[in-house]
Amino acid sequence: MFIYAMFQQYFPYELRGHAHKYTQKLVTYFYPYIQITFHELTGEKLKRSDAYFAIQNYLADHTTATAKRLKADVVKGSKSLVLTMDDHEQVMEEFQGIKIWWSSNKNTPKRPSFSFYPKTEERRYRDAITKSYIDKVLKDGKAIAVRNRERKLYTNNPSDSWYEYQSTKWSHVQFEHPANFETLAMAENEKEAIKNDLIKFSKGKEYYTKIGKPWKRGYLLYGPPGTGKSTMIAAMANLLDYDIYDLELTTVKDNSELRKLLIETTSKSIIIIEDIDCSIDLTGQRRKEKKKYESSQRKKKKKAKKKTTKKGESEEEKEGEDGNGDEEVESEDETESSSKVTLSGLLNIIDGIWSASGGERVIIFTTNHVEKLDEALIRKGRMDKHIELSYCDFEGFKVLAKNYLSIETHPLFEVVRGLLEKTKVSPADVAESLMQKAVEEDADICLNRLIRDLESKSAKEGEQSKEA
Ligand SMILES: Nc1ncnc2c1ncn2[C@@H]1O[C@H](COP(=O)(O)OP(=O)(O)OP(=O)(O)O)[C@@H](O)[C@H]1O
Ligand SMILES: [Mg+2]
Repeated sequence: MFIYAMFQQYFPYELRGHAHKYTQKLVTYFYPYIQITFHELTGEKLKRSDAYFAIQNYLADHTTATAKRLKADVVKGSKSLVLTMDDHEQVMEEFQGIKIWWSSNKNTPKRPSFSFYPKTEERRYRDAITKSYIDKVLKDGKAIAVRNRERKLYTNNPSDSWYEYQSTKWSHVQFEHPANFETLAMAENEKEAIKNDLIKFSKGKEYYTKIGKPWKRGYLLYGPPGTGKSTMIAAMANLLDYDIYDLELTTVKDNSELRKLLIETTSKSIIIIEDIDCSIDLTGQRRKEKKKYESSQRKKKKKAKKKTTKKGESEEEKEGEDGNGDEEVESEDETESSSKVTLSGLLNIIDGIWSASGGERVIIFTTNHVEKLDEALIRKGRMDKHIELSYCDFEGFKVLAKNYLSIETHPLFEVVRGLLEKTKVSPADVAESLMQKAVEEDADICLNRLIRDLESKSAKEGEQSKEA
């Protein structure tokens, strides 16, 4: 299968109108056309050609309105049906005053695929096509393919039994999360700032090349449970049209496996490590030291005990010693079998890896306890932006009320405002109270339920602070 583009080399003006009338015939019999052919499969191994794919997408997007016979294709990895022209169908496009006919065909045409006319005027035509036009088609086609592609959520969780036989440790499902920034409860100006930051990043290829930095950006999302960290990540992926790699660090064996996993990630993706404080032993070194110290203390004690008892070892003591010995071996085994990914390993890989693989990647860490994190992990340059997601305030509540109840004002809003000012409640909890539990529940019922929930929460908090 191949697609070919044909265009006029040079035509005296009077002939052009004429030519248009008899397009079909002319294309077939008239020589002053240049034809460029793009084959579907290229190379020795007959890989699918990127150019072919890009052109297919471009044509599907630009020309389906004019082509009469269309063919519906389910293109692998694309979320919608792609309509392309049927075999032998031709579509025409004009570029800088030059007419171009596109056609796809199963058989290689007998016409020569390139003719050469060195006259200046003709050169201008040819350059316009081979340089500007084809470039534009390929670029647009790629962008359209990105827009149409089905996005994926990758995980490295070894839950499938066939997992070990796979060459890659990532497995994926289609990523379809409805989250977006509009429905996210958060201060409007902060949302705008984050959105702008992301868009600037995604368009910043030249900028990153210029400053000599790998094209990546790191975000740290922190805040209490249920404040929208995971939701925001999904919204980010939807905004940028990126894939998501959900990296479960606790199942990664060691640093080299981590490196391999990260090298395998594709461009245009968000790599997330949720609850970073729980998934990596941030104090690994110190804990080991402590263990060594404790075990040496135990040994010392034992020796001292031996000295105080009789010289000849009794059966009991022997057993006890063996038992202790076993215990130590066991605890050492335990530390060895758990993940050996170290903080410094993670940092090195994050810093180094991208320069090798290029392409745009966003890394996101989330945590409920920002204060626990090692300074090295979150310093500027590694995590470029720290975003705090916090308890629900009135502004956030209004977004949720609009999402869940489709209302922008209500007499009860003022009561809610008062309660939110004195209670710490997560957007997840507010959302839960606001959600319609039955069809007959209207805004009044939902808001009253929220007020009740907030009041009881505030009363509980009051009691707790009294006790303390
Ligand atoms: N800021 C928010 N805006 C809109 N909905 C929210 C927000 N925060 C939470 N929610 C709702 O609450 C649910 C849980 O939120 P989410 O999973 O994003 O919280 P989280 O911050 O990731 O919590 P955790 O720290 O426990 O992982 C979401 O499905 C969403 O419906
Ligand atoms: Mg979460």
